[in-house]
Amino acid sequence: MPSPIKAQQENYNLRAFCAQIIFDVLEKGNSLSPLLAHYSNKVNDKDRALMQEISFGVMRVLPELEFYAQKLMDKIFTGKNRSIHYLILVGLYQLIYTRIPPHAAASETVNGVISLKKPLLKGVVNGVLRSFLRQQDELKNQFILHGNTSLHPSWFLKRIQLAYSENWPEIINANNQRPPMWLRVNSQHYNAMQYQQLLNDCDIESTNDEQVKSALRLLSPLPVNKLPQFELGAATVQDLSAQHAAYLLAPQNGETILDLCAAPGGKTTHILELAPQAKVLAVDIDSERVKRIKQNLERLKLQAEVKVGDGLTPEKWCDGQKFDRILLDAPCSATGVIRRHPDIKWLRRDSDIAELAKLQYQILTNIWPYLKPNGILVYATCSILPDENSQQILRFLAEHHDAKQVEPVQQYLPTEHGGDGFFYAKLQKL
Ligand SMILES: C[S@@+](CC[C@H](N)C(=O)[O-])C[C@H]1O[C@@H](n2cnc3c(N)ncnc32)[C@H](O)[C@@H]1O
Repeated sequence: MPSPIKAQQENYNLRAFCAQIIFDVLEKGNSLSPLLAHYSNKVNDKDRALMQEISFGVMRVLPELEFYAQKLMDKIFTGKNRSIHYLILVGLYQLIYTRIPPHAAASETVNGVISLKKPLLKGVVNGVLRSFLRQQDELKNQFILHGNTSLHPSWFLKRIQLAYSENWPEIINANNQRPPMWLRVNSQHYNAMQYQQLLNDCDIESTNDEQVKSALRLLSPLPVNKLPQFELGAATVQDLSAQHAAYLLAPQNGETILDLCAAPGGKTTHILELAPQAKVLAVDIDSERVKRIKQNLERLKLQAEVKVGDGLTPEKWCDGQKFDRILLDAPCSATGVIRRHPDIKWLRRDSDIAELAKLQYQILTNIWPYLKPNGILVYATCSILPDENSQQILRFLAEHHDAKQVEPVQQYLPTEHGGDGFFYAKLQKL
């Protein structure tokens, strides 16, 4: 007999939750990851993984699912029935992209109308999903002929075709894949080879990277509590390209270092793993996310000063100090991490890019006076758009004669089994 708590917890319809999550992203403009974290507490472990798979998946292939819905329905649900439209997309996704037997996927989805309080629409949802099953070959061919296979918004396509006239199809392809899971091995505990051995002992397969010596890629992603010695701080989940930041900054013990826009602390903790005796100040504007910097420092048993602060107004939190090194991981369009956050494709607008570029440039300009002479500043974004990256650095160098570029800028692009899209520039104060 299940316990009353378990019975209560299991008294939900997972597909209805997914439809609600997708509604909240697409109709209310909320980000997917925090929504999933919120709904995670309402479901059991097995359903949590499926909820992620469906919600991320629908975001990844949204235009394809919308195409089929348009073909199969006389009139798309709007207004009060809009959540049922997303329930239909959830059903279609399962039929195309999961191994759930079609009859189970369809009937579970149809039952979702009850949880969404639209019982009268049960027949319509059932009809659309059954019609899809009958006509799927023809519909899939139509979708390919329709040419809408990039699964990206047109403003984004235009921008990357302009910036990467040759390799933009590879970027699109990488964005449409499920993201690989990369680990950063804590050099205070093990080198990558030693930790790989620990993973092997637990039957977890991984590969290393030629360039980034701390990085290991897991062949199949898995929950962190399955990783050996995770709670003891032996490893951290961090993308390959993100791991370049701390190496490029090259922190030294005894130095005063500012990590600006630091939450949740992925790079703060890497800086301290490389230089545990550095005096690090980690600052972020978002007080909720700042809590996560503290949690990450605690798990890895590292020490830093952590503050809530706005990069635009350093005079309010800097206490007059100057830094030997500054990492500015600027807020950006996140167009380099679309495969990890496919909702970005539908939440971002073309007009956001100019606004973000303005904010980035202003933060960079305002923090520059707080770098000591000869000090190093690393400017980083997880964007692949030149407006936020190389163009910012060109303008900054033209307008700041006490700044010099130390090495060529690096623009990493997302690749199928490799890292995310990231940009780095290393500047020195004269
Ligand atoms: C790309 S994330 C940082 C990731 C982090 N460096 C890491 O490695 O874990 C960008 C961060 O910038 C913060 N942010 C946005 N605007 C800011 C501002 N004006 N001042 C300070 N932080 C800001 C956001 O809250 C967000 O946490």
